[in-house]
Amino acid sequence: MAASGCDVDLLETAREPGAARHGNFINYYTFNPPENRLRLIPRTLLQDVAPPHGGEHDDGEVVLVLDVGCNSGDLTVALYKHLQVDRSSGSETHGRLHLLGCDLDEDLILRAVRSNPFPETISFIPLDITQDSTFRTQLEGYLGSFGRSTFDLCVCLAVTMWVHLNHGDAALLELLSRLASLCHRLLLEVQPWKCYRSAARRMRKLGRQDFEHFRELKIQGDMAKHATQYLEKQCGMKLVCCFGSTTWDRTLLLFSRDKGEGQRHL
Ligand SMILES: C[S@@+](CC[C@H](N)C(=O)[O-])C[C@H]1O[C@@H](n2cnc3c(N)ncnc32)[C@H](O)[C@@H]1O
Repeated sequence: MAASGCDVDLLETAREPGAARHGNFINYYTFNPPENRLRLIPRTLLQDVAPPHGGEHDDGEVVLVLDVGCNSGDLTVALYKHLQVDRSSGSETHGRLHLLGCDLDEDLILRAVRSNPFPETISFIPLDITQDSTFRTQLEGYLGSFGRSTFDLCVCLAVTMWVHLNHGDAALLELLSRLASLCHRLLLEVQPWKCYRSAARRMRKLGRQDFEHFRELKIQGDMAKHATQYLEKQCGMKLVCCFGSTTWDRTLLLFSRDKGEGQRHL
């Protein structure tokens, strides 16, 4: 595992370093196995995000989760298994949970589709979350097939830096707004600023073109704080819980769109 905790250090070992400009590493889970994040996420998380009875979709059946930037799907599948709550608790979600993973890299999605052990309940689609029209058509189509307009939970782990470096400040904020508009709960892992510097340094070392926006980024420093402030002030979300730090020293933050539900203990 890369000692610094920066995705970009994986570039050293990737076969095609230049091809990972969006964090689309082909061997990501060799270095950052799903367990690194899963051990921090409570198995009971879905009890908290499941549709409330008496609400818009009181079918008591389906829980919809979106995983943005799912890479080859290893964490998506592991998360699916992780969230199948123990039968003895009486709130087992098997068959109720439907998970959609998306990623801009079509080859990674192909790998995810081919190795998907639960094709009836987990789907993978190629999708660039920064492309407004395709993103809307695809996700609305998926939600519509369940008669829904939002996901119960959106998971976006280790993606923000890549959108920020490749598309700039406005795109980072747009991503956060978009995620917030898509779901009731958002589980977010942002890369710290030191990883941005590593990513830019690595590109230079490899003789590749700089990230187009790195030098002009105004949003820098404490990235988790910036994301939290923006989501709370501009997107009507509340930080509900911080699940602690990963082995790469990053926090997993859970936000809720529901007003008045902040600061619950999970
Ligand atoms: C470092 S990996 C993280 C994978 C996974 N979320 C995890 O934490 O295990 C970042 C992923 O985000 C994807 N990605 C980057 N920009 C994206 C975008 N605009 N739309 C969709 N996926 C994107 C990359 O292709 C890559 O697979």
